[in-house]
Amino acid sequence: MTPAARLQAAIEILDFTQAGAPAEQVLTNWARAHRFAGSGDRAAIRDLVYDALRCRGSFAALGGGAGGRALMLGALRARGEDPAALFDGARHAPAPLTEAEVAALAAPAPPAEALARADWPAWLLAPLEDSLGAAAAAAVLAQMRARAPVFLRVNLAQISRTAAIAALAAEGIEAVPVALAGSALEVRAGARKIAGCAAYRDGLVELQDAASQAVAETLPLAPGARVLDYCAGGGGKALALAARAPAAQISAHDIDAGRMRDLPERAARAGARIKVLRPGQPGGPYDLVVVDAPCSGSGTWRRTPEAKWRLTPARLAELTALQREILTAAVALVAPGGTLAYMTCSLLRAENDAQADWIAQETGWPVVARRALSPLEGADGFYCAQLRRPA
Ligand SMILES: C[S@@+](CC[C@H](N)C(=O)[O-])C[C@H]1O[C@@H](n2cnc3c(N)ncnc32)[C@H](O)[C@@H]1O
Repeated sequence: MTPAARLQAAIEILDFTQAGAPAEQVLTNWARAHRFAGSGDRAAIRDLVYDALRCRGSFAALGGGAGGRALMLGALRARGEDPAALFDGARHAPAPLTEAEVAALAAPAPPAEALARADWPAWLLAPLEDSLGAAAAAAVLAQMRARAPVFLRVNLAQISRTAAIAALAAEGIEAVPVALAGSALEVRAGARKIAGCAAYRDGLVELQDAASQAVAETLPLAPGARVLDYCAGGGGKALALAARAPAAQISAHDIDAGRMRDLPERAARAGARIKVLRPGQPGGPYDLVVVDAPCSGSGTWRRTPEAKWRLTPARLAELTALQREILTAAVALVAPGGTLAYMTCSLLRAENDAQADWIAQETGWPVVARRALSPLEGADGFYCAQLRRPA
């Protein structure tokens, strides 16, 4: 497909997403209906769509509207390209620019800071600034307009980082160590080959953000420790902990058993022993209880841009109430002298420090460690507070 034809495809897909359809579903339907498009075309179109969803506010401001056409015009303008060169009406290309579009594109562009603010939900600007401070919030807003890097976690129980880099390189995947976490690699080239590569199939590497890895590395984990991943989902934290301490007794629990469906297979691949518990039957007590709570996901919105536009104040209030409910249940599972690790992938104080302080007040347990990572550290936003139950 020509670059202009890819643009036209992205326009059509964005028009569906703007009408409320989930992007993944629309992309899949589009690919089914356009079998001639190769994997390179599909990946390029997907990037155009996701960039536009992430930068929806600024592209709309630059392109003069909220529809797929205006978003693509805004995208080209943001990249300093001349839209008229691709909107030329050639076969499969977008129709030529209208007079109104030419006028919109000639209007002065808003300043860079205003564009970055337009790409964050307006109602959440003040909470973000309250949480991070005005200067850091401005830097984070700018950073979050770009695509997120792809990170791998090296299964250090099976292979060293250096050997993993060599194994990946042999399959055409270029990865480099990341300072943030001892197990983390950043993929610089060949990311689309990961799911099919031997190192992944053999459980030597897993996809996991470097901030999650950094936090998992700081949790107290004595050999033989009893550990519960209470909100395990796909089991990312349980697997990271198992790689760190193969002798630990790690259990995974989630209210939704379906979320843990792939965990036995992932654990087998990694050579890890993880006991999958039934929902509502978390057992206990445990030396370490990890609560990776449901949250806004605001630290990961570079990867899931639709989520930022979907979040509402009412949903955020529901989430903070749920976090307290989960924390209250988790407290009862911690052994005397044990640790409760509360974590979210949020940047917002209401979901982070405010919740840790609340449960510390409720229990009288001291907060012994806190870590708040933002995309300025290079990975997703991630938060963790550790509370120690008195012996
Ligand atoms: C942020 S996700 C967990 C991600 C996972 N730890 C990982 O690393 O892949 C939050 C999880 O909490 C689960 N959850 C929601 N309410 C819960 C509850 N009351 N008790 C236990 N788990 C719950 C959700 O089903 C979801 O899988």
